Amino acid sequence: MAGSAALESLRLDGVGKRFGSAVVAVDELDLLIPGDGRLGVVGESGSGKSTLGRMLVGLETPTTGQVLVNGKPLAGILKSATSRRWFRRAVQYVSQDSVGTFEPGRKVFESVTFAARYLRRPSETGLRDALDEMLHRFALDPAVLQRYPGQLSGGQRQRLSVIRSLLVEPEMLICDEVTSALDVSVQARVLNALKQPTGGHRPGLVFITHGLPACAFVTDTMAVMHRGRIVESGSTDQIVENPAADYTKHLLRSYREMIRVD
Ligand SMILES: Nc1ncnc2c1ncn2[C@@H]1O[C@H](COP(=O)(O)OP(=O)(O)OP(=O)(O)O)[C@@H](O)[C@H]1O
Repeated sequence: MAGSAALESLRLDGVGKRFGSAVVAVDELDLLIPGDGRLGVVGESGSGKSTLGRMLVGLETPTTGQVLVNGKPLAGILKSATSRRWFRRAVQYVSQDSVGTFEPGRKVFESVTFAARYLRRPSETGLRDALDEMLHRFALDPAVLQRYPGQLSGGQRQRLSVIRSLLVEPEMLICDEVTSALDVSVQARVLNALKQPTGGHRPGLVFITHGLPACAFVTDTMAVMHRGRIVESGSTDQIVENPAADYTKHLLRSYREMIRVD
């Protein structure tokens, strides 16, 4: 893969993942994600969303099928240092586990800027300016940068994990439950920051969540997962307004019942 190639697509080709003989986390999925697509992956807990996200970036190896990047197997791309670096720069993944993202002994500033320094080699001033702008957009006090990860709240850690990936200026950002620890007003700021381009840069997005409203706000298309399968996919607006699958109807109904105020 040439170092300057653009990300055209990520594709799942019959991708499945079993854990042991009993658990089928993901069941032979086919899915095409254009490089500039904005896809939501929704479903209840245990439906296979995180496993899918981890396979998209090679953190989990499929038991069947393969992940293709611009039509080439991801497994091959990750074998060479040059193409692996290209891929890490093109596609950034923000894990559900924001604790594991930061090294306990390093100050936040170092951890948050490390990937961008390594993958993009920005100027010090450019990096600092981009970081300041993002801290503002994500409603974070710059003082958090001088702390150690153990001194952060869960919500601060979640936002800093997203900022860390955005500083790389990836072509695609894959976010796994990145707003679960945020109160509603901060959540709105983060969702706005994901929706609006920063400095003219708007990466493609895979937004994994059980929060349907958040998903509807930031994505154009949606895949609904149930027991490792995609039961419905298509335009986000269409699915939210007129769901076809029984499971999607059930998800939407449960959500509406949960937020109903009598
Ligand atoms: N490392 C693992 N070993 C064994 N089983 C696993 C492992 N990782 C995930 N699973 C199982 O695979 C299934 C799918 O898990 P996954 O984390 O992908 O679901 P999810 O939709 O992301 O759930 P949540 O919304 O709770 O994060 C679950 O039954 C889970 O228990």
